[in-house]
Amino acid sequence: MSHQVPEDGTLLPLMEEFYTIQGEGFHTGKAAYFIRLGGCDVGCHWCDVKESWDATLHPLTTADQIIENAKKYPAKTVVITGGEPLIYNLDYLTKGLHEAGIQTFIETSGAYPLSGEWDWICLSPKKFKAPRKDVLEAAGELKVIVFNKSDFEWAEEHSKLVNSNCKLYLQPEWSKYSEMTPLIIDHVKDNPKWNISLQTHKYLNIP
Ligand SMILES: C[S@@+](CC[C@H](N)C(=O)[O-])C[C@H]1O[C@@H](n2cnc3c(N)ncnc32)[C@H](O)[C@@H]1O
Ligand SMILES: Nc1nc2[nH]cc(C(=O)O)c2c(=O)[nH]1
Ligand code: SF4
Ligand SMILES: [Mg+2]
Repeated sequence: MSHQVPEDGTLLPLMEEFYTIQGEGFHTGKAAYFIRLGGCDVGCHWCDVKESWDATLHPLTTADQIIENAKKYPAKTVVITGGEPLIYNLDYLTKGLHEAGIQTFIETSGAYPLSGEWDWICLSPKKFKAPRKDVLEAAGELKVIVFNKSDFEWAEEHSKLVNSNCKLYLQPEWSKYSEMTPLIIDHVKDNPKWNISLQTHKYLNIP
């Protein structure tokens, strides 16, 4: 049923890798090499990469190979995403990327223990599987997806759990964009500690 993924992080289920522009959050607009690892059990019903959930569909790939691939691109930044990348031990991969002079950014729900050496942590917590304290405290950015009105109160509660320097973002759930975006705009105007984040890559038609 499942891959035997070694706990030392030397082999990881790789769904896809692509060189693109970070579309969301604090680093929006910056070129980066995306590494998407398979496997997630958080179960967001609106997830835009459900194909990532079953780790066994994605080939086990050596972290060394992933690092070699990342080195080929001009931007010395990778974004490790998924699936839920923190299911895996990311110490070996991120150490190797750092040794190659590459900055390491992660997109995570925070539902698994923090591993890896990070230059930036984007935490997007979910109602379906609570974020852990270690990730809440280490996050550089809190990015809450707004699917309905109740998510504003939930976002406010989570803003109290992150460190005081953490950047705060509200991002409309893609299928609810036209309903939620006007509410996000009002919320940000009334509560300027928040910023709006849009999935700009979807408008640009890039990966
Ligand atoms: C696909 S997730 C993978 C990383 C990790 N599992 C997580 O959820 O943070 C990457 C980012 O896309 C966001 N996202 C996923 N589906 C979305 C949707 N339908 N609308 C807006 N954002 C979405 C997630 O909240 C997360 O910030
Ligand atoms: N361009 C682009 N930016 C992104 N930022 C976070 C993404 C993700 O799926 O984790 C993503 C993605 O899939 N594409
Ligand atoms: S945690 Fe991330 S990958 Fe997993 S279902 Fe939610 S949005 Fe999708
Ligand atoms: Mg995406």
